[in-house]
Amino acid sequence: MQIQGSWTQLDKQNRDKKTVSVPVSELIGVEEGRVEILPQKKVEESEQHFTVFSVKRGPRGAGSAGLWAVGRTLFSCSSRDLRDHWVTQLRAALRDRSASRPQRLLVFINPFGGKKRGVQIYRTLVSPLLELAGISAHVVVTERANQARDHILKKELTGFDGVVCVGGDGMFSELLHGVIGRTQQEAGLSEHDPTETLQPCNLHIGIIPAGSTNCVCFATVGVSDPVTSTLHIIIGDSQPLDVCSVHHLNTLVRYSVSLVGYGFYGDVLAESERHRWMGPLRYDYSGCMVYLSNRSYSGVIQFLPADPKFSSPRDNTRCLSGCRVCSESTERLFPQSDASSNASFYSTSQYSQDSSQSDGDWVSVEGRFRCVSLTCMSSSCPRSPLGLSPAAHLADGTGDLILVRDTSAMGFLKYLHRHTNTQDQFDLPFVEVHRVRAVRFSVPPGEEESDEEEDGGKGTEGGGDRAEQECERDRPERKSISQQHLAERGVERGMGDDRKKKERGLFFGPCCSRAPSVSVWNCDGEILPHTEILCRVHGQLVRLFARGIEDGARTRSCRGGGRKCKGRCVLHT
Ligand SMILES: CCCCCCCCCCCCC/C=C/[C@@H](O)[C@H](COP(=O)(O)O)NC(=O)CCCCCCCCCCCCCCC
Ligand SMILES: Nc1ncnc2c1ncn2[C@@H]1O[C@H](COP(=O)(O)OP(=O)(O)O)[C@@H](O)[C@H]1O
Ligand SMILES: [Ca+2]
Repeated sequence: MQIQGSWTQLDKQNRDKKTVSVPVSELIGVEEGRVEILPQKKVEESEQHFTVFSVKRGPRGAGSAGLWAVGRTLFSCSSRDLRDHWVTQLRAALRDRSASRPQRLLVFINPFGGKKRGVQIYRTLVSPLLELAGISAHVVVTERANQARDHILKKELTGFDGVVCVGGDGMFSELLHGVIGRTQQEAGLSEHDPTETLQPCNLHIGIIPAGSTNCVCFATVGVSDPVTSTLHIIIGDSQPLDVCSVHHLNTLVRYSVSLVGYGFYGDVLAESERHRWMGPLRYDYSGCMVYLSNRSYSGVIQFLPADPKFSSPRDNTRCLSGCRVCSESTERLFPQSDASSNASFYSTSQYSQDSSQSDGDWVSVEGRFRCVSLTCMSSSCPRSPLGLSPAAHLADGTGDLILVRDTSAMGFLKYLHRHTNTQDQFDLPFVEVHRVRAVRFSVPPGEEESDEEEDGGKGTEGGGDRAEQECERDRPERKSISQQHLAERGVERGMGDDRKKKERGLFFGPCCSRAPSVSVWNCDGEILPHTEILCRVHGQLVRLFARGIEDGARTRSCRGGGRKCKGRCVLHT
């Protein structure tokens, strides 16, 4: 039986004009009778009918580009036998694909993320589709921060084909840390050593967006939509992703996939933690407040440039599904397409945190900055549809380092505003961008805050010798200061140590007259306890149930202000 031909939909209104062609790879499920799934399951028994569910792409146009929905096609057969034959064949075709699709998932729902609708989103939009596709899910509604991460690190995972979070970037980060940590433990590798070639992770991660920024979902799928993401999970899409490890004195601090940002983005996050009750709006409010405080910070940045012959952050392209730059990087990252024999993309000896060693390739920049941002991907999100670095690649083994030097308040506003439209945010005299493999950051001598280093470790609220500090995961009982502070408030998120920031003058009010000399690092929405860090990009360390942004959804990073794109660009339609 030929099942990949053209099907005619039994929709009276469209009987004459509609032909639906569905690749088997995009089939979701087949049900006997007339069946509806969303918004509620309805079954009408019928011996001659069967219903096929498949991926349906949304219309192209602003707002719906990249959206997937559940396509429903009703078939009528002349006999029950014929109907059963079709159903059997279609189910066999689906079974043939089962090797590349998940069968069993471990799902973590953060009931407090974003607008607190995680549980409802899962129950009404996600679960019915997984059931239709025959995927079983073990669901954990979290009761505390880091529960998902700890579960993945410590509990039995045999039989699961993937882990899924329902929440925001913070929830994704928990899964990221769990999956990377577990994989390195099993491979016997040290995550602390920045020169280590880490083991790529096999367990896929799925993201159902239900958070505040949803940047990782948006940048890897193209939209922030629970149904679209569920469909990518069901059909077993696989998108490799670069990950940046952040170290302090040869100790792993955290991993990041979107933003490691100092200055503006660090200050916004610190401020926003005090306004969590505002929900997603807290970032806009805090953004305005921090913008008005008009701050800049001194810093010394050293970076290892990536090879410019492969790509550049100014090359005016976008990383789209099936990206050539990323797939050519795969060959360089994994020469024999054997991850375990990864001979390393680049020489690892160069990542030493001791800047006196092997400085040959490192480039140094010093000055005062409004913000310093490192991003392994475009970091597009609903607030910024093209992202912090529109031409960055999801899986090329590099990150983009954006240095925004001190400038006037108007100049900085112009820079920020260009994140929201199609104007080139790098085409400003005080902005530079570099494609990099590693970055070191330090504060010039004399600029450090006297208590900064101690606070990272000893502090007043516990900790230990900084040199001995271990990744938070290894010593869960020894929380970083601000986590303790937030934990006390029942919000174990971020590191908004208000008291400390007040001492630093980061917050507003009559008490805050002294301008702070250091900012904090925002690492995918978590504040880091150290100022001096070393970041290294690990190419394609994890895999998501996604496929990147499909061509046609957002075809290019249009810089034509509507002219070059002739109105085809989604941003101008
Ligand atoms: C004038 C308008 C300026 C808009 C600038 C938008 C820049 C957006 C860049 C977004 C980068 C996102 C990187 C991802 C970070 C997330 O991992 C992380 C955690 O997310 P989660 O809470 O969902 O778990 N999110 C964040 O750290 C939030 C960063 C968001 C920054 C938004 C800043 C809005 C700024 C508004 C400034 C307005 C100035 C107006 C002056 C009159
Ligand atoms: N049950 C819980 N209680 C408190 N915090 C939680 C819980 N589950 C997860 N978290 C933490 O909440 C933080 C924010 O979650 P996230 O889903 O990213 O929402 P948002 O995008 O609104 O910040 C995450 O860092 C996560 O560690
Ligand atoms: Ca990258």
